[in-house]
Amino acid sequence: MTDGTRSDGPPHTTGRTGRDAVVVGGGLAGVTAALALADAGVRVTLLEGRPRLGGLAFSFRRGDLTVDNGQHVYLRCCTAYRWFLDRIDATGLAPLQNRLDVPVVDAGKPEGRRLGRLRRDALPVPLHLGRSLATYPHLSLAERARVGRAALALQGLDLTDPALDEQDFGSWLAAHGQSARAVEALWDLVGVATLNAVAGDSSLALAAMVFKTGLLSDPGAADIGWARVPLGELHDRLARKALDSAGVSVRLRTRVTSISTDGNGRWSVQVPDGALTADAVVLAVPQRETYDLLPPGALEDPGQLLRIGTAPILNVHVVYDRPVLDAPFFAALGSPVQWVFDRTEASGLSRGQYLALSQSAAQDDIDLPVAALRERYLPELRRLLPHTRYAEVMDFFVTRERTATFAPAPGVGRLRPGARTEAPGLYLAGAWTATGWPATMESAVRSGVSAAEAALGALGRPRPRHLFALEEAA
Ligand SMILES: Cc1cc2nc3c(=O)[nH]c(=O)nc-3n(C[C@H](O)[C@H](O)[C@H](O)COP(=O)(O)OP(=O)(O)OC[C@H]3O[C@@H](n4cnc5c(N)ncnc54)[C@H](O)[C@@H]3O)c2cc1C
Repeated sequence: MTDGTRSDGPPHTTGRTGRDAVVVGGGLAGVTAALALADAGVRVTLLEGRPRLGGLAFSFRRGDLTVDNGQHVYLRCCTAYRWFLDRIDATGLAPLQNRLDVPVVDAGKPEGRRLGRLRRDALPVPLHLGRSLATYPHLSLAERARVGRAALALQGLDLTDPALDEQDFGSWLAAHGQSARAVEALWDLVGVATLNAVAGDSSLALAAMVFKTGLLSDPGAADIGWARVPLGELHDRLARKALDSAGVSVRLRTRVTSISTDGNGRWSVQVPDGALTADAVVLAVPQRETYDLLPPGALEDPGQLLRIGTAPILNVHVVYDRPVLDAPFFAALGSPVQWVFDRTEASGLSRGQYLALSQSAAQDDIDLPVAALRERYLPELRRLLPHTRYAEVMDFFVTRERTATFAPAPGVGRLRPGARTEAPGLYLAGAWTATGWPATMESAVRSGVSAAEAALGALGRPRPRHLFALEEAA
């Protein structure tokens, strides 16, 4: 074995510190941890099983199109992910709206009266949403007043109270006077997309965190950002470039099969063609893979990881021969369609329009054959977008992510481990770890920062000055 590198290859020559780390998993959590460690002068090797970085947020080619596996958005309050974009020099490629503005189309209403908007004004919280709520046409006057009262009650919840995680958000909303319509037209409209579960299946702690942070913290907190280029451009190409400049050795197509410690503070990471040794290991892989790789004694009850459920997201991709939507995105009501995004420019399509339907909490759809999904969704698009009635469908395909996120069910909070383990030198990262956030890019980046900070403390390295500051941002 060599010092901190492959046992079958030349050792690293940087020798900046004599301290080395291996990060397992090249999703956003692993890339973040690797960058943070390298920025602190640690010699880092990042191992990723797939031929690309980016984990669950990636792109692939389909003929002339570059397709994202799933539409990803973030909010202005996602300060860690925004730091990450900045760190990989990608901020300009995934800009935020100037001001929250979500067109909401209700397919159940007659044409001409279907469009509502959720937007904010330049007023302090909670007045910034007052006008939008007061004029939101998809709720009755009484429902709008009750939404306002529930929002104030949410504002009063103490997110540090562990009891919140034992309750479900749906029951809390019902107890606070929210009608089924208010849940559908407002709470689930936002909640399903951010939590990947309907209110009745969501932990009150996670839901309260999302709504308090996104809608009730800062007037601009819920302004929406999304990549105007394929996700792979950010999370693979630019991430790779940043890692290279930071001196991280990245090895793709390298699946870790086991990790072990010699008991004297050195770790050995087994890959198909040899082993690497290191002072610190960050496991930034999903919970089931973490369970498989954890050495004995690393967590008090590793079985808890297997009790964290997962939830699917389906994306339905439709290419029309002509423009059918005159907006970057909209959300739908009264239809199985949830959120629709215009992907034309980002995908490189030269003629017509490419729409991606992002369907969260897609348990009912995720295993349906493509033909059945086509039967289900094309007529719905004809109901929602009149111009599609005259357009020809040039391409129709779907991307299925069966384990897109952890299920944000009540009780999940106590199953999520923090960055530190019982094994000195071994750290955990991943959107599913205990960040307080639902499974998002923000959670992934925060977890990577936490794991790197814990490792740097143990390695006796100062945290890099420009690293995202978790506490200050909370
Ligand atoms: C369709 C879809 C839509 C989404 N929409 C949004 C959204 O709009 N906004 C948002 O914020 N989030 C969204 N998410 C969630 C977001 O993508 C994830 O939370 C985040 O990318 C998770 O990053 P991660 O690094 O924690 O894990 P992952 O991305 O799962 O990365 C783990 C990596 O570890 C690698 N790995 C696993 N085992 C091994 C091994 N043994 N050896 C080496 N490598 C290994 C995997 O190949 C993978 O690359 C969405 C997810 C999906 C799937």
